[in-house]
Amino acid sequence: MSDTATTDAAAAEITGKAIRLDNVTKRYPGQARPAVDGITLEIPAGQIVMLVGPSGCGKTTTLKMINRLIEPTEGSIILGDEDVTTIDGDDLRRRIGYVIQAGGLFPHMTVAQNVALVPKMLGWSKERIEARIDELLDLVSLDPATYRDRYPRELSGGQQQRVGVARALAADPPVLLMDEPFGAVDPITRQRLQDELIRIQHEVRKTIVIVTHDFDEAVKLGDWIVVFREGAQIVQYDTPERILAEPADEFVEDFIGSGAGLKQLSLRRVREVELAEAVVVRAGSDAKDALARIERAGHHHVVVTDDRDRPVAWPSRRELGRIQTLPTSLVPDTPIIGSGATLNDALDTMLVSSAGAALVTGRGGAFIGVITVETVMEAITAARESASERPEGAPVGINTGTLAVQQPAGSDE
Ligand SMILES: Nc1ncnc2c1ncn2[C@@H]1O[C@H](COP(=O)(O)OP(=O)(O)OP(=O)(O)O)[C@@H](O)[C@H]1O
Repeated sequence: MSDTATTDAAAAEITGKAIRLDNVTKRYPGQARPAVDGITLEIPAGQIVMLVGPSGCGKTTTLKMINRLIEPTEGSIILGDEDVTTIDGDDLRRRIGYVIQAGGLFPHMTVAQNVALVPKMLGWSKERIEARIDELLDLVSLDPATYRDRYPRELSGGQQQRVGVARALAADPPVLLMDEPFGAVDPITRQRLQDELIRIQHEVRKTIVIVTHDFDEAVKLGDWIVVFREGAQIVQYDTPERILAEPADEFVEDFIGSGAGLKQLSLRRVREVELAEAVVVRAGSDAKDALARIERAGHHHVVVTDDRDRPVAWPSRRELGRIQTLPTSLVPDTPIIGSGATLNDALDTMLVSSAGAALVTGRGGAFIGVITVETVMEAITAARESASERPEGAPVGINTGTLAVQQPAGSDE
């Protein structure tokens, strides 16, 4: 995951607006049961809400009712404090960015033309549009000079998806709707695009609603996750931490799949836990001196760093006894992990190290402390404990329709 993802969390201003679905129902003609059954759902401004659930449960229908690509049969949609249920649908869609699988780009238009679509419709000046195209391509990590004039067929799947995101953000809409946005790319590109979205969201702070089949993606991206069953019945609407620690019922448990503990680890980062101190010595210095220092400190290992404070080795007392001079270049298999990595990655790194711990690096790869297996275990316990209470002011998600057979978790009523 990108290192920048969790920095400056509070820095950017929220530009998203809250969305509220109020008692919304969708009945398709000829269908006995409603596809969406009396849903009331609050989507907080500036946050990412993931819609998950089995195929056909009504995720896409719920999403598309927000920009009225699908008209609700009953109920209303409130954007900010405006009821948008009856305004012109095309108008509404210009105010809501929409990203679909594979980007949904127009094949006969260049990247620039695709991105410029909505600003053009809104009558922006040529200069403003041109500047915006460059700004957005930069934002999604595509060099404007290289990509502006390319056609979608000249781009990889991941690049097309990036342009899709740039296009959706073009007119700076408060809301972004994404339908399986990363469904059509390979797993590595998918991971990269997810990281990119997290980074972009830290800059733009939109309200983003994403439909996904992939529960791990929901955990990674979501501030909140809605777990649906058929008829868009909300089974649980909670933070990823809470869904993993306190699944509402067996249905949610099945959905989470195996390894809930490991998934919890992927929610926390190395920089968020307390690191242990270490004795640090310079590369190339005397091994016996280093041994004496760690013996005095009661430590069993010494961290050897280069002249830029980057760790190169982590010898034990026994290893120090066998050498004269400390290594000067990186010793293979030294367990090193960046502070932006997840605890899951840290654990992976530790498991291959005989020390059951890893050296943590910060800016410029400089050594900042040691993470141990115990710290990781404590972090899991703490996360479980803090997830046992539903956070105050959590958004509401309930169904009041005819299919509602049980009191959903998270209901206020
Ligand atoms: N245009 C339509 N006409 C009739 N029925 C429809 C229409 N679109 C969807 N449905 C039905 O409504 C229900 C919900 O569909 P929807 O596409 O919202 O589910 P989904 O959760 O997004 O599914 P998937 O994950 O497979 O995309 C399904 O039973 C589907 O068959």
